[in-house]
Amino acid sequence: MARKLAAGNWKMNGTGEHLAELENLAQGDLPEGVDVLICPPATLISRAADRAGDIAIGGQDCHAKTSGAHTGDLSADMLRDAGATYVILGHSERRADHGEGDADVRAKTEAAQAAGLVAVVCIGETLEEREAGTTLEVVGAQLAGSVPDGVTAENTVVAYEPVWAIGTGKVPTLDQIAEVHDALRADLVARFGAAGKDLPLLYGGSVKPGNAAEIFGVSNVDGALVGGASLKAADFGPIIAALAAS
Ligand SMILES: O=C[C@H](O)COP(=O)(O)O
Repeated sequence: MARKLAAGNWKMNGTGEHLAELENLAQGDLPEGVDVLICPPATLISRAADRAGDIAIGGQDCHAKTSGAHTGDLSADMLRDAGATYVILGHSERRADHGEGDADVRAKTEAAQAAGLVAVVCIGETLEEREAGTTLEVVGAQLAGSVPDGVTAENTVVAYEPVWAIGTGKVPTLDQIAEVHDALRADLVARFGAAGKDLPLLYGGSVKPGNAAEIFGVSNVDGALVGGASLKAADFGPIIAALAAS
């Protein structure tokens, strides 16, 4: 059975003072049986890691190379050195803003795993693809192209995030989430066997305290990748609690 993971992606939000929210979360009663991850902006990783207690800290992207002339980029080793143990890769905002494709995400995932980071590989369809009825085809191709061979349940997490649900308040129906997660799980098991069965599968896109419990009740949903609602401990705490109770 996959471990439960509540992951927060702060995206391009937060300066030093925002670490008070992380401290509030870390100093509260974190439930047993759930791993908690916060991915702040890279500028905060080191300071966040010092204050995170039992909460893991992650980056939001890394370069596929270990070093070199890549101005503005960070290697997986650098994230690890700063205190990260996870990194989000292939988020739809990276795919859209920086033209990242599945081959780029796969190379970054290999680099992250080589550096000892857990890769959170993101996939998801656009609204046009959903309306065209190609969701399963699209996410299946992204999964096949973005996740490298030989992954383990310990070094990889997959996050299904419908692009149209991110930051919009729109959420797929529970049946739609189940359909995609069941298909992804079947693909992962077919390709990776036991590792594919135990690898955490997260849902992401407008997860809030008010809808978390019903989403966590869906088959093959092992947690969430949360954007806006991870910025405040008062919102993320109840989501973590809902996951623990699921
Ligand atoms: O990485 C997180 C996702 O993009 C979800 O963001 P959201 O919870 O603000 O919709």
